[in-house]
Amino acid sequence: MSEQTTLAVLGTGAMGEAVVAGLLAGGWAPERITVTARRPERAAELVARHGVRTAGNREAATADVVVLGVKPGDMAALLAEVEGALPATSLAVSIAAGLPTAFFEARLAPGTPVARVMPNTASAVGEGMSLLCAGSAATPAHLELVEELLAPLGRVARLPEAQVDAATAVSGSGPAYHFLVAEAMTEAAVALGLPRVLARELVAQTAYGAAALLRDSGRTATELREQVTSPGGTTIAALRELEAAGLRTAFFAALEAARDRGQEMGSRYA
Ligand SMILES: NC(=O)C1=CN([C@@H]2O[C@H](COP(=O)(O)OP(=O)(O)OC[C@H]3O[C@@H](n4cnc5c(N)ncnc54)[C@H](O)[C@@H]3O)[C@@H](O)[C@H]2O)C=CC1
Ligand SMILES: O=C(O)[C@@H]1CCC=N1
Repeated sequence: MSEQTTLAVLGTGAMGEAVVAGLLAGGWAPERITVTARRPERAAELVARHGVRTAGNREAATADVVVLGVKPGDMAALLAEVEGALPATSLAVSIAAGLPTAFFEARLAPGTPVARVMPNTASAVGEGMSLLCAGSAATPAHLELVEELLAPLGRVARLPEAQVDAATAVSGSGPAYHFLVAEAMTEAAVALGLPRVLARELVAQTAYGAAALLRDSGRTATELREQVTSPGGTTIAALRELEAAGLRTAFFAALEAARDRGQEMGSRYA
């Protein structure tokens, strides 16, 4: 990737903006980034917040790297709109859940390289987890370019396309599970009589510390949990309740539902 490489995000919502924020924090010049939005007020907000350029979809589609950031159900209409405008030499990067690379290859100019990326919202603070797989026209050099592009957003894992829907259930949707747990812990702390502001701080810093241990200590989640759990102590009393409430089996069912929903979107919008 050269210093002149340009990038556009077509359909810059929550995830597209997280990608833009991550790139800017990683040193991308805002002039190299163009965003598009359906509503002019949204485009103006993005320009004001990030200093990036804005354009219509067809003009933006001429960038070297074109990130397709709309919802899966809006993707076919977007691709129809940019038909003929997105050069076959550009690299198309989809971040849409469920849609296979073949979906894009069927709608873009023949030979257009396609990468399928599944980021998550922590990309906005450089701590994202992105999944990456390639379409049939993408070369190893294209994949290296996408990895380079994604580096400021956090970590990247390459995987076969057949695993993307399952992995999306883990890392793409995953932040939401952690936020749900954080919400529940905060409410439970308030129920114990703690002030809400204190409860939020305790929950956030505890999550941050646990995540740092989990990622960086070299120990497994099981080892780390056991370290906290004194025999006959306070933690095991809480864990017993969570197990009785079916937390573990709820996760089996939840991830299966997310994986299945991705597959369903892939076939519904195909
Ligand atoms: N939100 C998340 O945590 C993640 C989302 N994704 C994927 O990212 C994509 C976007 O998701 P979100 O950002 O959450 O949705 P969003 O609704 O916040 O963003 C989509 C944006 O695209 C705009 N849009 C729709 N059609 C357009 C068009 N023709 N031209 C210009 N703009 C258009 C919408 O107005 C909206 O602002 C989805 O495909 C989703 O599967 C992927 C990973 C994580
Ligand atoms: O909920 C969704 O469909 C998107 C994909 C992964 C996270 N959010």
